[in-house]
Amino acid sequence: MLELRRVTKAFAGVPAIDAVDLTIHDDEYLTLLGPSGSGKSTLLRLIAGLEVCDSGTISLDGEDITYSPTHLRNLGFVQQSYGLFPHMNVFDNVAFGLRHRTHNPIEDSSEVDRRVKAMLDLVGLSELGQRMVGQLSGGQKQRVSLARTLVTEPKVCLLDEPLGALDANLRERMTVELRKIREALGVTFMHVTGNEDEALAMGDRMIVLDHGRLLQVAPPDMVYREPDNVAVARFVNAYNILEGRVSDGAFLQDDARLPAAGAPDGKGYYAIRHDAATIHHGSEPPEGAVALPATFVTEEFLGSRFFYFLRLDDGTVFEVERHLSREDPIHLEAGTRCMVSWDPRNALHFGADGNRIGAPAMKGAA
Ligand SMILES: Nc1ncnc2c1ncn2[C@@H]1O[C@H](COP(=O)(O)OP(=O)(O)OP(=O)(O)O)[C@@H](O)[C@H]1O
Repeated sequence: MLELRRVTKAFAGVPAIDAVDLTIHDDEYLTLLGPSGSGKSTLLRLIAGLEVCDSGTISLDGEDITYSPTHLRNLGFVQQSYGLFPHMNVFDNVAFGLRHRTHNPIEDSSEVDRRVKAMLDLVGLSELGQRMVGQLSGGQKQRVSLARTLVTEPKVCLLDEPLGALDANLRERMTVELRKIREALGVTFMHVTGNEDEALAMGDRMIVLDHGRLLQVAPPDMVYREPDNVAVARFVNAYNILEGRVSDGAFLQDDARLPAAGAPDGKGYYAIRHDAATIHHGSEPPEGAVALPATFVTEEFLGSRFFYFLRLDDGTVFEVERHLSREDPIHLEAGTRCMVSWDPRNALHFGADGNRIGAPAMKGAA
């Protein structure tokens, strides 16, 4: 178990990581999502020992490693740039990690041979052991980099944007493979990404970071359905977020009063998921639904889904996502007036501080 307590790191007086509490369990896949500059790489580098905390502690299985040198931490670090030796072939790149690891380096060449081959097999590179790394594709280099780290049997493997350099197809394949590799080895993965789909798809738990602070640590479906903070709702990129005021249990949107029982008076945010809203053109919104007038802008077709983009009368862009399996697509001319509606029970309310009304207090150490 890896534990961070009040870990803080500032650069030139500006906090990059701010009093972070986090417990990472054995044998789990954690994804770390945050916008550029939120402190994702800094957090990994602090855990890896490539940066030193200003304050706070980091421990691994009860041992304080806050100030331990990187090579004594028994952690693996897979960087986006791969960090491979270009003058070595694939086999030797992976063997290097094994021969030179700090804990129990392996010198017996038949044992090195056996372990490297098993690892190349696991990452799907058994045919390419003799290939020089300069002759590999991006995805293959990424696998070598992963194999070279995993062969050292780290307790926790830190991955900094491991799929960042791959094209969309390969990214999708590697998403599945990374999970399989992790499960086969039972090692903990902490995977940093700026891509919300990747974070949602891969992690057993997901950490959302912003301005060096943890906004939410929860299973991906919880983060998606019940974001604790309006910033989290923005990062998962699945919500229409209206910004305005609450008065007497209603969120004021232009001339409309949207039910917001329980939300305190004052500034607030109202969020409804793209897939929880419906467009009406020539039909009436169902009884009990919240409905607002809108102007159709454009549509985007994504295989099994349609995204419709509209504009509310105050200028807010409003997105509606529909699945072809559930209904036929609608085709409207740009500029067509219509209504958007949703069940008010599906709406989320956030206070002036951005926190969701009714959300539990942040439990980073959970
Ligand atoms: N060595 C450094 N010296 C000064 N400032 C730094 C240093 N490393 C990071 N920072 C600053 O700390 C903040 C967090 O940076 P970090 O690289 O951790 O963010 P990130 O979330 O990984 O971003 P990205 O997704 O763009 O890689 C940023 O404001 C960055 O400019």
